[in-house]
Amino acid sequence: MTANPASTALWPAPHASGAVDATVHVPGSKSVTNRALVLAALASEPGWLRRPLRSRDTLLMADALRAMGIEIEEGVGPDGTGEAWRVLPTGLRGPATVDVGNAGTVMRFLPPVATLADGPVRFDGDPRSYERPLNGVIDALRHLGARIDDDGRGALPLTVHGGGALEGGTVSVDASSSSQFVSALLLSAPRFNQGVEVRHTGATLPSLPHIRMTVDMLRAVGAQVDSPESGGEPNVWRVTPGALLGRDLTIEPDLSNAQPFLAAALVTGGRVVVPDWPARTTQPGDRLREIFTEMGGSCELTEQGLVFTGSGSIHGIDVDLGEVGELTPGIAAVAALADSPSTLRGVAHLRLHETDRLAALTKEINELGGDVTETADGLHIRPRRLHGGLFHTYEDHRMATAGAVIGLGVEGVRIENVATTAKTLPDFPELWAGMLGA
Ligand SMILES: O=C(O)C1=C[C@@H](OP(=O)(O)O)[C@@H](O)[C@H](O)C1
Ligand SMILES: C=C(OP(=O)(O)O)C(=O)O
Repeated sequence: MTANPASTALWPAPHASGAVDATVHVPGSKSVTNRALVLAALASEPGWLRRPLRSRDTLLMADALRAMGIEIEEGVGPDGTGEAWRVLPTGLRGPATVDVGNAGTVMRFLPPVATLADGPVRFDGDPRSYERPLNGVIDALRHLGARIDDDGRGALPLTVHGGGALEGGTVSVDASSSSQFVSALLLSAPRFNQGVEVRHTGATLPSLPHIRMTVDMLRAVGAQVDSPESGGEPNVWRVTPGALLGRDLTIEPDLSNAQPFLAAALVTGGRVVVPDWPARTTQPGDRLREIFTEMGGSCELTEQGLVFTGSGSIHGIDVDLGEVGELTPGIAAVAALADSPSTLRGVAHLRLHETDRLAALTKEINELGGDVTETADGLHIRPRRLHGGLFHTYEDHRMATAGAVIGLGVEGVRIENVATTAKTLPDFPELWAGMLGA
């Protein structure tokens, strides 16, 4: 958790003068876009992504696949409406160089893809990417037949020496530090000679909905997958080798990025509508309907989308966020403004996200006068009267949006490097101003 000295730009977080009443069109899901790109690149025929998220993480994914020979044309869709990317798969090529930035999806999902390239693929990224766990993917790929050079830490930077194919087979992985280890191995597995059987061995497994998202999206492109939910053994997933279909897929809005806007309704006692909220989804952000209702709001899925209304009161919550860890910063922000304490549990692995999110939230909320303590696996938040001040973001998009939520209720909050929201939501300041009617 190091502050960014180079980024001195401060964004005065708007203070809400009244209840918000807005419709917010939230851009596409990072997690769905990056899975769709990988699956389309591995398919045996061209495919379309409609309404993809255009953000740092997804552009890094597209550029990385292009570096390995995949053509991705950015344009409008087959019916002439809306942004759509056409993906033209081909034999994967090396040598290539991949910049992962600080995108967990890129650094974990692509080394398995690179084993299928016909030459070396070098992976590098932001300084923080060197600290994020990758050992589960590296060790598993070596076990499945890959040759990988790293510096022995089980992390970036590294080179995957693609041999044009990977044997595959059965592998055990401790994915307690990131569900993305499991997703990474499953996504490329239809192209491994023997497919894969992944057995998770760790004591805990975070972000299960994201693994379900991987399984659902694999099945949607024709892969055969056995999973614990479909009657298989707990913590075991099997993917059969086979060709993948090119699909025409419309990307759902990013429900985790809807969070700050729903939080705005909660904090100001207002109303926010998010169009195109899916009736059924594996996105973890869907849990917000339940969590933010318990914290004082109410919601309804209508023809217009999700209508979320704040009551004017915010209640504390005691909740296990292990399945939906990426929602923690936004929930912590709301909890800091609540009328009773909160306990957020099950999220020890957040210490290895974009930054150490538990330390960052504790420090930044406390510097505004809050009373937050870290626990072994989460946060205790005792609401206090907060004051304005500088809110550091540590190159973490969700720290920036969490600070903006606090700023709605507390005058004089200034957010350092709001541009870091570009990781998944480049238009955040404009969307925020639009919601506030500015
Ligand atoms: O697979 C995915 O798209 C993601 C999985 C989760 O990662 P972890 O399991 O590492 O928390 C989540 O936090 C991240 O934002 C996106
Ligand atoms: C943890 C996150 O991202 P990543 O995909 O980089 O792991 C996140 O978006 O909250």
